[in-house]
Amino acid sequence: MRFMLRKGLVILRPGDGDEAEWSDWIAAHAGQVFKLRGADRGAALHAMGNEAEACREPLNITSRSPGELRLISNFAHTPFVLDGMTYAGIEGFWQGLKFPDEADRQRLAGLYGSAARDAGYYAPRSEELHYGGKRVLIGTWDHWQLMKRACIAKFAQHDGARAALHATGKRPLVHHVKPDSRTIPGVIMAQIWMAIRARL
Ligand SMILES: Nc1c(N[C@@H]2O[C@H](COP(=O)(O)O)[C@@H](O)[C@H]2O)[nH]c(=O)[nH]c1=O
Repeated sequence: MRFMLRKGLVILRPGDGDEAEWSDWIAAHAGQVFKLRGADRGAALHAMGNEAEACREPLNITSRSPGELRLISNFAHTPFVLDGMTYAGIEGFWQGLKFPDEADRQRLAGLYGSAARDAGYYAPRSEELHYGGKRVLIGTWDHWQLMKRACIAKFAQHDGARAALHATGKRPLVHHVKPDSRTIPGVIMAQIWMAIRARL
């Protein structure tokens, strides 16, 4: 094995007869980030894991996220039961809250994704809602706690969504959608997912 030092760079090359060891090592460490430890008498480069995980690259969770990540988003079809009502997904729960009538909430409970979001546009404008006999001001911490309860139920009951959330490891989650919600800003939504992940 041979190496050269340059500014900001360590160059490694296989030596004669090292080819097999070299290609095994390269394959095992592809895409990894290394941390330099040591000083005058020698140093070592320690593998810190793959770049996205080691650098804690944020993951944007939306209905357009790739693969299984989409299951984390509120638009996903992830049936769950909360307080005796069966919901097709979080969005049907969230938009249903905007309707005072039980029949409307039930109707929205059967919807998910953009169909649920669009159905919410027809809700009467109001500063408050009622859930479980309690009055809740829209866009407040109490309102967000309803979202959190629904998400706790979803991730407890939907194996695929829970696995997808768990698989995000320690990476920060963000929820960047345009325009951002006034009732539950993306930063609050992302905090809810990360708080649930911390307890998995
Ligand atoms: N626009 C969008 C999402 N926005 C969702 O809309 C909800 C907030 O609605 P509102 O209370 O009407 O402001 C909340 O559940 C948020 O996640 N979600 C996604 O996965 N993908 C999207 O493209």
